[in-house]
Amino acid sequence: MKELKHLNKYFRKYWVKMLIGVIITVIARIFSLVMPSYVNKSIGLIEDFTRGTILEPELRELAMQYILIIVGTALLSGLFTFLMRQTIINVSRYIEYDLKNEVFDHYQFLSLNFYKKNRTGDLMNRISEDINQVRMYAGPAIMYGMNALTLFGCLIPLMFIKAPTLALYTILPFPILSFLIYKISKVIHKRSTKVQQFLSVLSTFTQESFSGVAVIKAYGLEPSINKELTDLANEGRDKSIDLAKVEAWFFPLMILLIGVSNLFVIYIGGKQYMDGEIESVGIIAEFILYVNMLTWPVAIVGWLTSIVQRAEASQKRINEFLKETPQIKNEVEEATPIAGKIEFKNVSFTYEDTNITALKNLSFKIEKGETVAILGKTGSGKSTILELIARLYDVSSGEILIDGMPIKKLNLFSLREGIGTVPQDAFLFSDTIGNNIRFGKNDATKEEVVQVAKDAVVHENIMGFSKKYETILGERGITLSGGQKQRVSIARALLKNPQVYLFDDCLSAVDTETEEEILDNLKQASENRTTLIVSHRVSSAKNADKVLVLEDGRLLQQGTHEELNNQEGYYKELYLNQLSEKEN
Ligand SMILES: Nc1ncnc2c1ncn2[C@@H]1O[C@H](COP(=O)(O)OP(=O)(O)OP(=O)(O)O)[C@@H](O)[C@H]1O
Repeated sequence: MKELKHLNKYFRKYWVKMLIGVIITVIARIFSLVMPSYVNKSIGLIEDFTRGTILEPELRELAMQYILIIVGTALLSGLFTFLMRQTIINVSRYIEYDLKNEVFDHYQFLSLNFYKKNRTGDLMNRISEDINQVRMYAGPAIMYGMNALTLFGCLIPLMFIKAPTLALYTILPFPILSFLIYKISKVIHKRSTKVQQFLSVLSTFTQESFSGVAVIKAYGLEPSINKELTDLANEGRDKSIDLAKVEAWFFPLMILLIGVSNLFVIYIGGKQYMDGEIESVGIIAEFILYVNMLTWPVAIVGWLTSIVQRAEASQKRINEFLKETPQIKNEVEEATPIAGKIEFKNVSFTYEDTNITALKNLSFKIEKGETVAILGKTGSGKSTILELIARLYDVSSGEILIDGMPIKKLNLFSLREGIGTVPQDAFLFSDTIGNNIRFGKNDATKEEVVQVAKDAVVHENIMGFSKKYETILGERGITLSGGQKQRVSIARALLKNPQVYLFDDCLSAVDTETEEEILDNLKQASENRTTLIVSHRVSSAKNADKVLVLEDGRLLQQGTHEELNNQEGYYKELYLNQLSEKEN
């Protein structure tokens, strides 16, 4: 129960509703206790009538009274049972909602490393399936637990007062029932965990096959993927059948034990009646009703234990993630808007998970408003520079200064607000094109959206779609071509109008003419804005104020296009190569 203590704050939050729920549960059960004794009394009435101790009018009047009491209390018990569900189950839904929000909010603040360490399927599972298990504890378990406690507390003493021997024989099979159900629940729990884990594997596999459907088709992998899925599905079927086999024991066992209890009641009760130890056969009917009332709560004791165990295990998994602290922390409360001057001082950076040192002792300065192109072979560390400026990671050694201030002394949100990033792999949400562009500025007007789309040279394409800016993009924007996606992503950054633009090889999928048009527009749109353009093409660097050439995480060359073109080296070679490619 240690892990479930996390929920106490929610129980405190909803304590009034919870208390009302508990009171209602007790009332509902007390009303349900009335009926069996009036069934007994009614049978007694008929016995009295057949013995001639009461007359027909009296019989009719009393029978009518008893019927009204039975119907009335049954209705009241039903009404309170309804209210009980309305209160306790509702509280569990509120707790589920709060917990999901808490976990989601926490996920949002965790650093990129966390997302790399944990698979999306696992993140999804903890926020959905695990929270659902916890909800079973916060709602149904408490409700049925209270129900059972109230019944045991009221009914068992009542049975012993009415007919002690009969009561003893009636409840004798119950501990056995409870124990067996507990044992079965444990096996069910074990097997259903296996089924759950397996479902995770299966859904990750299917999700990846759908996302990668283009690659699968291109490589003609459909038959082998089908075979893999069939094998997985067969394994899943076997696991589910294993589970169904134990689950199948649950109800027959219950019915068997109810049957045994009923037999005891009839046999012992009948014997006692014949021996004159009990006055009326009505008591036998009353006890049979008690047996039926007690069966479910008794069975539930075993079931509840397994629900609590499952909830504890699930809450443990949730707590593991809640205990994760973001590696990148905001250490400054007040807002610190940035102007755009950037300096790297002997910066080295190693990715924790791969241990790759992407930047080695790197130093350079970029003045506010400058446009800087970063070139270099693939894997030389270009994107890493941009990630460090946006503080997606913190440097391993050295220092990054923004406007002369160490980056950690800036408010993280102000820093990111001042930056417009266009990543290498543009991500678009399943929403309209307009809303995708508006992502960084929700309140932007239609005109502003159109203007940035024009600057990013994607307006014409958008107008070509039948629903124009209202065109919905599929998952990951698959209805757009690579170049269109990149340009929508550029428009999104332009709309934000930040102090610093970080363009990460985001023109790689457009032809050189469009690239030039976009670069011209960017020049105007990003006037007085610091702009870093990572690229493999010299064309992106030609008009930059400065070019940085990287090799294996180190600065190889630095200067303007003209300066670097007059030196022998990587840049000049690249320029000549690309020039001859263009001429060809
Ligand atoms: N998120 C990451 N986790 C671990 N290692 C990484 C990560 N991103 C990059 N690396 C490694 O760091 C090195 C530098 O990568 P980076 O993406 O900065 O290079 P790049 O110059 O931008 O390459 P490209 O031109 O191919 O985009 C590479 O060796 C890469 O494998």
